[in-house]
Amino acid sequence: MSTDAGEAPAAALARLRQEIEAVDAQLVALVAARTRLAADIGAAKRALGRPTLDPVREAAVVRRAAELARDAGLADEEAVRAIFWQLMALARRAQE
Ligand SMILES: O=C(O)C(=O)C[C@]1(C(=O)O)C=C[C@@H](O)C=C1
Repeated sequence: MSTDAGEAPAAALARLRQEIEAVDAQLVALVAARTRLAADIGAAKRALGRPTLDPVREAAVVRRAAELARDAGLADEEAVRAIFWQLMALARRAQE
């Protein structure tokens, strides 16, 4: 994961880029999984006669993500909040 003292800088860069690409692939798979769950939640809410849009829940989701970001040591909580607003925009489209 980190740079290895005996590794040539160019080799380290190539290896680290491979690692970041693997993480990116996982992130996209997780976004797809989250979006599928949101579609199922949308169907469950429709079956209950509830509106799919739930602003109170959205605020709670973003608040929790910011707390998790803080616990994970991420300095830019605001960026994590922005990512979650985008994830919920995707979710809302999947619920249409
Ligand atoms: O929890 C819900 O009720 C959802 O529909 C999921 C979700 C989300 O992406 O987290 C999506 C849309 C809603 O407005 C609130 C939250």
